[in-house]
Amino acid sequence: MSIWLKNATVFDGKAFMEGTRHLVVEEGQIAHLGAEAPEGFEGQTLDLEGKWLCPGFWDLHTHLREPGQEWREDLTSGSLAGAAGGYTTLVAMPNTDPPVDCPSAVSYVARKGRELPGARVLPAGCVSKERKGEELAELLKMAEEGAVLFTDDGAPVRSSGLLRLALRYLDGTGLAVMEHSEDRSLFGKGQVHEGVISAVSGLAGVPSSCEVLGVQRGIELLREVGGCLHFTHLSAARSLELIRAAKAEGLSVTCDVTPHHLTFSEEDVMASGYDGYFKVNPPLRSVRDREALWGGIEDGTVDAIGTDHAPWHADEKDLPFQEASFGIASLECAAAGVLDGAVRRGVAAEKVLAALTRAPRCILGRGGDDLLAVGAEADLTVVDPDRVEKVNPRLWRSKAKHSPWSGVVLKGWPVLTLLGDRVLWRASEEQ
Ligand SMILES: NC(=O)N[C@@H](CC(=O)O)C(=O)O
Ligand SMILES: [Zn+2]
Repeated sequence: MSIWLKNATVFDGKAFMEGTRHLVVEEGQIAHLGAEAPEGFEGQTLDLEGKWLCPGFWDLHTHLREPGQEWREDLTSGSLAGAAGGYTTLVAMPNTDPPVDCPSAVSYVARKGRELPGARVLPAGCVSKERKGEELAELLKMAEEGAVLFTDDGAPVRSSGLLRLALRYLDGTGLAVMEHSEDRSLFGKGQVHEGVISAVSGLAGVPSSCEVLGVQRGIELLREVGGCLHFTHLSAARSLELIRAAKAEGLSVTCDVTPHHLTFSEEDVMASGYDGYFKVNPPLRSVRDREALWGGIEDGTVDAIGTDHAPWHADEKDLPFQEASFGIASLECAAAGVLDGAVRRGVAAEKVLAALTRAPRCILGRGGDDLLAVGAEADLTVVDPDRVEKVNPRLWRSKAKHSPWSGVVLKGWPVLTLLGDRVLWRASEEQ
């Protein structure tokens, strides 16, 4: 396939380039990027006037539920959903059934992940066998089979000793441990943020300290033994203060936040009438926490945006709040949700785009400079900043047809994803 993308405003992973550019993809690689049109081009052309041409969006945190829970999602449906959400690459969480905690399970996801119809899928492996936090999984053998990071997500690494061991073991490999930060004893039977909402509703609250203590624990261990530690789906203002200080100290720590924590708060959960689709771990917190996450994106404390797309069957969500499962499905509107939120707040689009493109690659040790260099693999996402569309989960490729964004009108949508020599997905003209 040869394709000429004309007149695009190019975001190179860090900033917008001045003026417009022409980019040519040939045989899966970037063959030309310049202000001048390519000479003697033969093939398909696409005019991207007014659109942003970016390195492909990568999601560090996607639950694809395969193997074992394919009624919720599978690698194929998740891959198609990812491509339609603007993503070319998804990191699949290992809290499946069985969990991805051994080389053969990693190899299953890695092999299938290369041959999917939409976004490619890279496997994450568990830190501990069966995610029990007792025995270290075979991390390096899993890495040989394609595991790109390690996490017991769904839960923190239960034992501090084991987290310390994993960090120490991986020190020098460039492979990160991804922590779902949570002090289990403070989670208890929690349902919502401990704050206004728990007071008003009487539902059990999950205090911010539940997350913050996990961040403290991780930072302390990192300081002692080295390694790379990535905190995922941070939700509390205080967690970011700790990350900010740890970065200033020079520790190898990174973090991501989710589109739902950037968009919603406890107030939206109350306004929804305690709709189970707003139930998630960590819970949607206060407006102050939410705005602090945006502050983190602006000042670079937050590295990446990870969706934590957590698909569940309607029967597991369409329930009284206390009985609904924890998790929000968002892959197909996540990037749009964040782009829209940035415009509303006057946050520079570059900050959001960098968190969707360059940061995830850096965290995985997959480069971050010259993402659009001639000769590089074509891995591209096109955004139409003016496209306005209402979120309609019933039309999603994901098996989860529900979301707290249902019916919300967003401005700024991915419209094309391209990987190697394939256009993975292109938005329809009508909106
Ligand atoms: N975030 C959630 O509420 N749920 C996730 C697990 C997780 O990411 O911790 C899931 O697997 O459903
Ligand atoms: Zn988690």
